[in-house]
Amino acid sequence: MVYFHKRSHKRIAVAKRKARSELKPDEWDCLGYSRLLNLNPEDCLDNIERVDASTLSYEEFVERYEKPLKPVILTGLTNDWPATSKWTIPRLLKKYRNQKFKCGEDDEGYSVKLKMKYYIDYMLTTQDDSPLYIFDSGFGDRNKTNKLLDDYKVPHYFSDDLFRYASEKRRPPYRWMVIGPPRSGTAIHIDPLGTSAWNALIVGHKRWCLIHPNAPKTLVKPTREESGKHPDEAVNWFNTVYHRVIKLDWPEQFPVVHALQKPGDLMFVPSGWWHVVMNLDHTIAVTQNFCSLSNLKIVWPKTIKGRPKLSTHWLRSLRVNRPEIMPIINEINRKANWSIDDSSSDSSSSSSSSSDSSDSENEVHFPHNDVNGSISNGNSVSNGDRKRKPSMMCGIEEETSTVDCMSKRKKSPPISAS
Ligand SMILES: O=C(O)CCC(=O)C(=O)O
Ligand SMILES: [Fe+2]
Repeated sequence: MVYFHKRSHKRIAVAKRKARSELKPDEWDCLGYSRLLNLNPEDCLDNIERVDASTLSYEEFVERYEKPLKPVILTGLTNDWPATSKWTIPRLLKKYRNQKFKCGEDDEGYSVKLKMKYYIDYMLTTQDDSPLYIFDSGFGDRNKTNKLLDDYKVPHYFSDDLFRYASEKRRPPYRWMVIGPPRSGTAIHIDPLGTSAWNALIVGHKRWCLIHPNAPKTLVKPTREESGKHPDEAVNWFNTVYHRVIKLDWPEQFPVVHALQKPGDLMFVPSGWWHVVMNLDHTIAVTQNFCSLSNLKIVWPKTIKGRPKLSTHWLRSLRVNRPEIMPIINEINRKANWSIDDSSSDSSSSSSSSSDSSDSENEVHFPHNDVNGSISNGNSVSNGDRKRKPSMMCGIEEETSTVDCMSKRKKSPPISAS
């Protein structure tokens, strides 16, 4: 491969070795998918509901889609975003050429990053079967890249994100800049902690498949025989499980939603839905996960179980800043027999002044005979301790087996080894 920048070859080889240590250099393109796969957008199934956002009020969105957990594509929301003109490959290359973006994770869970100029060299030329994918949750926190935040605006449907009451430092990663070539994508997963997500596509086309939350993991994941060289990659899913999903004998109690997402389309992924995404061409997108009034009943128990320290800190802040939602939380705690000792009052009750060291004394108390008792020790499951290696934490992902942990390169905290 001849690249434009003289160091591209070396840098890309190192990133590939770190991000997929199981693949030898010649195994990246040995399946010939760049020649064999049909990525024609016209050939994609599409049965998702689409709504022009200018005709949909916040209340209608909540009643029709958010509460019933119904996937939908909202159109017209990105029209006035600066991103629609600024997020092109040439302009991102010019403005961020020497900035590093995360395009994978190594076996220890550390970020694998490439400068934009090397990644774009790679992206424009790669024949890899399942290429490296920029999936960067730190772009808004780094001095040289946080201007990207000015290029889009969180749509009003999603702006009441209750996780904002946990401090910026402690809340789980929640926004990602996503850039990739054809065949790159995200393996099948459920988003972490019961959060819902929106995904706005600025450039290119994404093919989606979403499967009802009740579908068991064994049915939606590739079997051992289907796993092949890329067991946990979107390309493999569309070559294997997808064919099962579209057959007539697929159980009708697990509805499947197919979608072709076009530039300007915003996908709403409701809490709990399985989803898998493959890029059909060069794509540039931004995605955010959130906890809203509608999914709080799902997010709160999962946060208590998966991130007990965070839940205590978050609760303290919610109590002060959103007292009206406390009855919802109290009711969940009461039914589950959880008592939460957040008695040590500190300055963390407002989202801007929280302290990171304060909640070590605070614990979520599970009853001894509760099935969840085994995870009542914050240390054993807290994936919120950012001093530990990210691989131990799995980002903001679920640690239980009932809800799936995403592919290792996604959703991990913005910790970089470099
Ligand atoms: O655009 C994609 O690759 C999908 C992203 C996704 O599912 C996620 O961020 O959870
Ligand atoms: Fe997702």
